[in-house]
Formats: sequence, C-alpha cells, structure tokens
Amino acid sequence: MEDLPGIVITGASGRMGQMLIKTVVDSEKARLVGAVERTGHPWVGMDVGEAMGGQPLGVKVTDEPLEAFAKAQAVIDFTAPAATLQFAKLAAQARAVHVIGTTGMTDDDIAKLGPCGRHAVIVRAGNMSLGVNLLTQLTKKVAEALDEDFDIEVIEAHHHHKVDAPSGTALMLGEAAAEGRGVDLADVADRGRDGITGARKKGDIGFVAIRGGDIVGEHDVLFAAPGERITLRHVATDRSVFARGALKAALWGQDQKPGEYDMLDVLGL
Ligand SMILES: NC(=O)C1=CN([C@@H]2O[C@H](COP(=O)(O)OP(=O)(O)OC[C@H]3O[C@@H](n4cnc5c(N)ncnc54)[C@H](O)[C@@H]3O)[C@@H](O)[C@H]2O)C=CC1
Ligand SMILES: O=C(O)C1=N[C@H](C(=O)O)C[C@H](O)C1
Repeated sequence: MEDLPGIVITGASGRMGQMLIKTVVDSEKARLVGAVERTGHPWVGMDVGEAMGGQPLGVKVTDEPLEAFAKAQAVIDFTAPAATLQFAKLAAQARAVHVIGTTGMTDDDIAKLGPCGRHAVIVRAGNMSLGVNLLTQLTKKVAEALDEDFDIEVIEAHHHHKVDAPSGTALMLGEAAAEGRGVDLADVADRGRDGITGARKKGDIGFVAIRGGDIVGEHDVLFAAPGERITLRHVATDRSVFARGALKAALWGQDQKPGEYDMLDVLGL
C-alpha cells in the first residue's frame, strides 16, 4: 500500500472533488494522501471521509496545499482558474504530477503553466472522459472531410451551477473542428448571438450553451448543410467518467518527463 502513488485532491468538497476522492479510495492502484480546500471552508480540519458523510479515511482536509503536495506523487485539481495557477506553482515545487481538469482558463492563464511544466508533469484537459477525447478525433476527421457548405455548431448543456461558457469540452471540440478545416479557431469562433446578428458567416464555428438542472455534461457537434445534417454526440450521465480519466492521467504521469500533456497523450489517441 505504501508503494502506491499518493494522490492529493484539491477542491475536496466540490462535485468533482468528492467523486475524485471516492475514485482514489476505491482504486487498487493509488492511495489518498491529501485533501485540500480553500481557507475558511467548513471542511478544513475535518477528516475528509467524515466530511463527506461516511467512514473516516485518515486524511484531514487542509488549506495548506504545499504541505499536502510534498507528501504526494500527484495532485488532481478540479477547482477554479486562480486556484489552479497557484497549485501549478506548488506542484512544480513538490515535483508532483499536476492533473488539471479546471475549465474557464484564459490563454494568458494557460501560458502561465509553461514554466511549471519545466519542472513537473502537467496533464490538462477540458474533459477527461474516454468518450469525449475520442469524439474530438471523430470531429476532426468529419470536419476534414466536409467543406464550408456544412455549418459547424457546437452545442453544450450543463447543470445550473456551472460558471464558465462555452464549456472546456465545447472548446476542445471547436479546436478539433477548426484543426480539421485547417483554420485557427480564434478567427472563426462565434461565441454569442443576440439581437440582429446578421446572417451566419460561412466558415464560422458557432457555440451554444444551455444551463439547467443537474445535467452532467452533453455535447453535440452539428454539421448542417442544405438538405442534410450530421450530429456527433457525447452524453455524460455520471461524473465518475471524468474522475476515472483523471486518475488514469495521474498514474500515467508518473513515468513521463516534465512537460505539458493532454488526455490524447494519456489515452494514446
Ligand atoms: N476536465 C473535466 O473532465 C471536467 C472538468 N470540470 C471542471 O472542474 C471544475 C470544478 O467543477 P465542480 O467540481 O463542478 O465545481 P465545484 O464548485 O463543485 O467545486 C470546486 C471546488 O474547488 C474549491 N476551491 C476553489 N478555490 C479553491 C482554492 N483556492 N483552494 C482549494 N479549493 C478551492 C471550492 O471550494 C469547491 O469545493 C470546473 O472548472 C469544471 O468545469 C468538471 C467536470 C469534468
Ligand atoms: O462543469 C462541469 O460540470 C463540466 N465541465 C467540463 C467542461 O467544461 O467541459 C467537463 C464536463 O462537461 C463537466
């Protein structure tokens, strides 16, 4: 047991944090060595198992990330952009693999991860499920095969707590479609329509975000031409698909050189 890679979960009380803790505790390939929450959170100082309403797990929730990271081989982080930037520096200092599931990071945020990736392995993806990562490859292929007569729209739906739009997954799918078309997503993305927008611009890649109830995560890539339509779809019904992917990334990262990677590297897609 002591030989198994030790994992710290940040954002321990969150929707993904709790799912990640269960996934690590149930795994025979890793052990939970830390749980981090923000200063002032009521869980800080409590046993994380008890805080989750179950049996004690022998791990106290802490608001001192570096202390926790120093005992770990990997940090799995599904929190918020500002927290993730702070954790990236500390994970690099501790030489721990940093698995980043946090979405809503700007290009500037992502650029700030560069120096951290020189000291430690970073695996970052807007979606850690096998299905979505496969869908990015299918999207790229379909976009490659079709011309601009096919309008591309990425339509996503999530629960009403989600704070960022378009989702990280929608952006991954948009990037894949743009790559297939040989264009830069920044030049063709249409991220908000309201009022007299004018007719759709040929070649644009549109994004539509639905927010409601407890939807875990649904993504459609629509290719619409006069007379026919193709839809590629992924539906997540359980957050465990993201947590399993993140744990796989943390274990995979143990054998890699410092650098920035994504789930396509982990899954060999
Ligand atoms: N890449 C993927 O496969 C997936 C990514 N996500 C992303 O993960 C992130 C979290 O999602 P949820 O769990 O639904 O959100 P949530 O709001 O339920 O959880 C976020 C947690 O992070 C904690 N947190 C915030 N700042 C912190 C700090 N400085 N130190 C420690 N903890 C801090 C919060 O207290 C909260 O417990 C979002 O960006 C979401 O889009 C979610 C699901 C899958
Ligand atoms: O916030 C979520 O819940 C999710 N976020 C990710 C995203 O932004 O794409 C992944 C998943 O769809 C759930």
